[in-house]
Amino acid sequence: MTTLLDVKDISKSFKLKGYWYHKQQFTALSPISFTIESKKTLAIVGEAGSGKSTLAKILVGAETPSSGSIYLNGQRLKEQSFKQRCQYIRMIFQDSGTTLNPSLTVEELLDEPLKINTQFDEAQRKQLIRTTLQKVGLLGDHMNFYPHMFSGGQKQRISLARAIILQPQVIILDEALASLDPSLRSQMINLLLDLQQQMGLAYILISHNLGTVRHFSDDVMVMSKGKVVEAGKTIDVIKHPKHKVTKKLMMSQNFQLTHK
Ligand SMILES: Nc1ncnc2c1ncn2[C@@H]1O[C@H](COP(=O)(O)OP(=O)(O)OP(=O)(O)O)[C@@H](O)[C@H]1O
Repeated sequence: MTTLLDVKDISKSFKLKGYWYHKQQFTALSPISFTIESKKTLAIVGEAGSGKSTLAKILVGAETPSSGSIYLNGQRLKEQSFKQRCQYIRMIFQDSGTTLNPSLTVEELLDEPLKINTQFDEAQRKQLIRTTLQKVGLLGDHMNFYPHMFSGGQKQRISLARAIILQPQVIILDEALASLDPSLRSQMINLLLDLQQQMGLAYILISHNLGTVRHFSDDVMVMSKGKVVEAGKTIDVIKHPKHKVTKKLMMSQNFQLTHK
């Protein structure tokens, strides 16, 4: 297997407001490096404020890193290349479904990225919207519906359709499954795993739920205060956690007791 995404020494410091003579910096991310192959899922777990979302925003190009570089298929991604990068690396949030513009039909919602990023004519775009909706378990005719006509789980599928319509290579799921009830969550995980095989996708799963991490991810990175404190195969880290932060996360979810 070859490396799809190669993240090298990415760091981020924020300038804190203050007078010039005592301006301070806050390090949200210390240099972090990792790689992901296609068809693999890397989970990122950690306490609140450990830097997970900052890392995700840097990966999609919404935040500029203070140092480091990102390579996709060996090509270095330019900084602040949000438009170019969003074709290859897409993100789905916890509340993506609720942030769908209520005044647009599903067709209009899915057409936006196609109009911006492709040269397809109207008929080609319509056909692609139809097949993409079917890929995520919705009907082609759903393109004429408005977001309020769907349930929470279906809205999350529309967000997924919008994420995959440009044939990306990496999808970042930032707590994207958190608001779904357990049965919808497992349906969504199965759908994501099918799409991963079909499309060769790599996922970065940011999740507080270790059950989801265990079912879904191949590798895991545990973060604390902007640093990776433990990383490895998910099964090994969960069976034999070494760092106190990992142990604390597991104990807070009664994980050791039920999943020895
Ligand atoms: N624009 C900003 N300016 C200053 N500090 C910031 C900014 N964005 C994030 N931070 C700080 O960086 C740290 C990491 O934040 P981040 O949102 O990445 O954490 P997280 O692990 O995603 O947390 P959560 O699980 O609560 O979403 C936090 O202490 C946060 O307050």
